[in-house]
Amino acid sequence: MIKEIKLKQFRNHESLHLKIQNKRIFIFGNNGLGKTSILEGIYFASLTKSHRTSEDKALIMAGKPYAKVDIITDEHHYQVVISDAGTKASIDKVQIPKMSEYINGYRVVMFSPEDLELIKGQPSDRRQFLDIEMSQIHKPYMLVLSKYKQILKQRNALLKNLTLNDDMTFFKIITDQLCIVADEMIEKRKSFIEKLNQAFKIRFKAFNDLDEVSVSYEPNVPSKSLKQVLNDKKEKDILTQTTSFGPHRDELKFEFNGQESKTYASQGQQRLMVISLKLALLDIYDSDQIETIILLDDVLSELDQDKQHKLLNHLPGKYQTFISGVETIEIKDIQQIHLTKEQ
Ligand SMILES: Nc1ncnc2c1ncn2[C@@H]1O[C@H](COP(=O)(O)OP(=O)(O)OP(=O)(O)O)[C@@H](O)[C@H]1O
Repeated sequence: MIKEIKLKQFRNHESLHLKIQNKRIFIFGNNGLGKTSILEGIYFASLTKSHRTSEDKALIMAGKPYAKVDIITDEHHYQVVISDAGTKASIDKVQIPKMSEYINGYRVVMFSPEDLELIKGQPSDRRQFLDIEMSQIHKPYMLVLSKYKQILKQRNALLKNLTLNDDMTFFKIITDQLCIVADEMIEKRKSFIEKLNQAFKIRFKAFNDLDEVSVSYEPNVPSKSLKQVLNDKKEKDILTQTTSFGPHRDELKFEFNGQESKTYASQGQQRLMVISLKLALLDIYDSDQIETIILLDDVLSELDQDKQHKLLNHLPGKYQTFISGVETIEIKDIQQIHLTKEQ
């Protein structure tokens, strides 16, 4: 359980120290006071990534040389420092040189309004979701993914200088390596999405038992057939100087009552789908022992009162949960933190 949060020169927080006493925490206050930034700090100290920017330096308070986040749980002290020298992370004051060995000391599951892009946005948004969540659950996936990206980059770099008359030996070796890793990735994605879909349907039913939702995997190329496809499309790849097929073009399909949810589900229904999806991740994470923290940013304001209550009542009680909102709420057993200008 998180016991203390310290933010220094992080976004608009010059110096903030919060002591946490409860498993449920509601942070409220007016717009722009830094509620999201607090959740972002918790997220960043888990993954060394922000959920809303890929520019770490955007997190440093304007005009300051560095930003620092300390998260103290009952077991460890996690610290990340962002500066011109990059991002450095430590656990219990011992610096961890490799980020892959730092991340996931505790795990975060976050809902933020930006997550609606999962339904409304581009295939790349959905692939990013898949990659982040799968890497959190399953370290071998993270390794396969980074290997795939590395070989893909190499293949694309080769394609930039290749003509149809060149010797293809090295290109073929790289393509074969890419296909081996791609097959592994496709299999892992397939089994993850099957599990996620089952949990997603159950979670959504808790909020809305009239409608049916589903998420399914649409691989760009089926498992074991990439080698054939890339061979058939070799000339196209050489002409366009890029790898046109493979898991980097996979898609995730969200359906609402059998229809495409992007165009068919209402705003509120889309929101509940994304929240259900996030909670479904918890059911998958549940099989291991890593402490999980739920972060729900500005989740209540978009839901009608009945759905707000259903959401709060169906949050799994065993995970520490941070919720942000504008107005105070009336529920029992929750630590309320009122952000004001003075903080
Ligand atoms: N690097 C930075 N330096 C200083 N201030 C920043 C920086 N990045 C963001 N801010 C400011 O921090 C403030 C807090 O933003 P944040 O999104 O955390 O607020 P919020 O309380 O969640 O707001 P809302 O209720 O509108 O969602 C904003 O006014 C923003 O302009």
